[in-house]
Amino acid sequence: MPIATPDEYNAMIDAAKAGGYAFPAVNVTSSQTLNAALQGFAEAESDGIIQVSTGGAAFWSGSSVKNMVIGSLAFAAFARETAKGYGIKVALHTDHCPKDKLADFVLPLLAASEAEVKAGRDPFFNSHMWDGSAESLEENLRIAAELLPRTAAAKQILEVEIGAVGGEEDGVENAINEKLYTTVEDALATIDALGAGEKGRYITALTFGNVHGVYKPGNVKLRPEILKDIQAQVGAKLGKENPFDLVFHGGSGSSEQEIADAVSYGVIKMNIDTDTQYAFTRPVAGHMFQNYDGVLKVDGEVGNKKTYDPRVWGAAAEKSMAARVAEAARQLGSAGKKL
Ligand SMILES: O=C(CO)COP(=O)(O)O
Ligand SMILES: O=C[C@H](O)COP(=O)(O)O
Ligand SMILES: [Zn+2]
Ligand SMILES: [Zn+2]
Repeated sequence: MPIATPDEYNAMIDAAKAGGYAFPAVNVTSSQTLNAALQGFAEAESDGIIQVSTGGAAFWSGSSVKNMVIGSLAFAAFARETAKGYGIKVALHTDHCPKDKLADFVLPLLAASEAEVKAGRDPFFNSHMWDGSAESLEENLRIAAELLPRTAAAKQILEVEIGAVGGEEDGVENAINEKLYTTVEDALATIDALGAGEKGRYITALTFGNVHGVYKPGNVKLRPEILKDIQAQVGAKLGKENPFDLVFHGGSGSSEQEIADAVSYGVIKMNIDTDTQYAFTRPVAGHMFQNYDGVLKVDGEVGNKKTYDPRVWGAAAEKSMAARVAEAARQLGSAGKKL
């Protein structure tokens, strides 16, 4: 099956951790961006992770519907079928879910997967993210500790965010503030609250200056070395090397060195969205400008159907986004890594 089973997802993450590589986790918002991501993983001969944000899930349900549960389940169903054509395996994930969206996103999806597992089937999603970064650490960990036994029982993995990712998604005032850098104390509190795997598997976005989106050089100061320090100090306390399986948010615009450093400190999943959105759209813009008189009906002219057929510019968009995904797989070291 092209969608990772729970055991296969665990095996993917374990292999990445042991092998010193990470998987791109690509945000998708449509059948075309989903196929583009799958094409990119196939080109790189890489397994991968495909995810929907709250906004992306709503968009999947139709821009006039905006229902995150309908959109998420539609995405998962479509992915289960279309992934059969690519020869790689992907895990399905839901991205940042803040407290005010739990009731309309992660909780109903979790309940739907609990019913699937009770019926002897795999969960709809391999993992869900709870994003408590806007809450106090205590509240963040309290809710995470409530969710963890449920995701574990549903054969899923929980992603948590300890610290905060900057950028428009978290509404940070500026790209650099102290919340963007997780402390050892916060990491230790996470282990106290969630255990080290014995209460259920979780992956952790410890933040090291991460910012969603792409900014001019100098605005974002990634400090992946704090991951090394946290892994060392918490690992020493637990007697376990690199105790956290880490998630790198805000992957777009990151340098190869920053990515390599973060992966060497235990990152197994890097989220990428802004760069892939641009990669998808850039050829569409070119197509429209180059075929101005074909895509527009001007002065009674009927235009040229072969230029405004969505499959024409859509194929170019998919190809371009696929190339960006394949590049991410190569940068992260997952290229050539398939179960
Ligand atoms: O972190 C992300 C999704 O959760 C993606 O961030 P970018 O848009 O910066 O790649
Ligand atoms: O986490 C942020 C991702 O980039 C998704 O954001 P989005 O709401 O634009 O899809
Ligand atoms: Zn966040
Ligand atoms: Zn993110």
